[in-house]
Amino acid sequence: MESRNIVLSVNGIEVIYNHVILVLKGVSLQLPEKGIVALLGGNGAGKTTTLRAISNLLKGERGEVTKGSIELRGEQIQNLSPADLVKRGVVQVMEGRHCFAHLTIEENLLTGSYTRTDKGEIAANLEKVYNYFPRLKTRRTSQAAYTSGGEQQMCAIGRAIMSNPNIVLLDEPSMGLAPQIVEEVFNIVKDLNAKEGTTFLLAEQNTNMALKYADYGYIMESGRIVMDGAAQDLASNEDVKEFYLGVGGGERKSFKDVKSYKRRKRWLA
Ligand SMILES: Nc1ncnc2c1ncn2[C@@H]1O[C@H](COP(=O)(O)OP(=O)(O)OP(=O)(O)O)[C@@H](O)[C@H]1O
Repeated sequence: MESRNIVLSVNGIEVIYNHVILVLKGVSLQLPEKGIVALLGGNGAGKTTTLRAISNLLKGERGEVTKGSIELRGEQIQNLSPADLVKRGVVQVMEGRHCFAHLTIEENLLTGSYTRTDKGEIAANLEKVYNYFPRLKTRRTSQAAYTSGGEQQMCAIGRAIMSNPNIVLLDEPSMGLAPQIVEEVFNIVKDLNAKEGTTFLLAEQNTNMALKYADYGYIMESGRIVMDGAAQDLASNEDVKEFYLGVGGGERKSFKDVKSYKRRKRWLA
């Protein structure tokens, strides 16, 4: 990882669901200040669990961090509530968009400002969100239920931005969206990152797209990080190309089956 200031550090966490199901087996990752970091991996690799561990949303799922630590600017945060984390500027946008279907886009956005009371500030925040998401402005009075998947994803991110976060944990923003809409959403993420300095941790199955926008990436498999590196390096890495970008051939049941990954592991052993 580069030498930029590290704002969030996950140190060897283990997560167990229902007291018995070991899902994360010692995951470590770091978020540099103002970075866009991609957390990649297939279905069930443990991406969502990692985000839930950071934003302390595991309890509702009967999960707990049983080993390791999570530090936000040097402060241990495992025992803080999700609301405390929002106050410290950490918000999660959950997979599946989760807008309130019967509320309008604007009402949905306003639910994101619940930590603030200053009306002027809330109005300014709303304007800021509309600036980044002009589509939401034109749909502000529509019920979320009647907006498109892309608009709902934008609404979910916009609502998170309403709390003025400095770290946004974004769970599979591309899910179920057409490629062109995914590009639109990712461009806005990039824009927020560049202009507001917001740090993003982006859990994605869409490796290709995520590496195009992130500056660093971690690849997860079966509850472990199997590889990490600068986004450009990962995108051009032969193993990643073979397994995740569908280039090359052969039977690829798992990233661990990729030949040079095994070879490197032997060297390291
Ligand atoms: N509440 C839960 N109780 C028990 N097991 C769970 C729970 N949530 C997730 N798991 C299991 O943990 C593993 C990791 O799931 P997780 O959702 O973190 O993966 P993911 O990488 O985000 O995958 P996806 O892209 O499908 O969301 C899976 O095997 C899943 O079945």
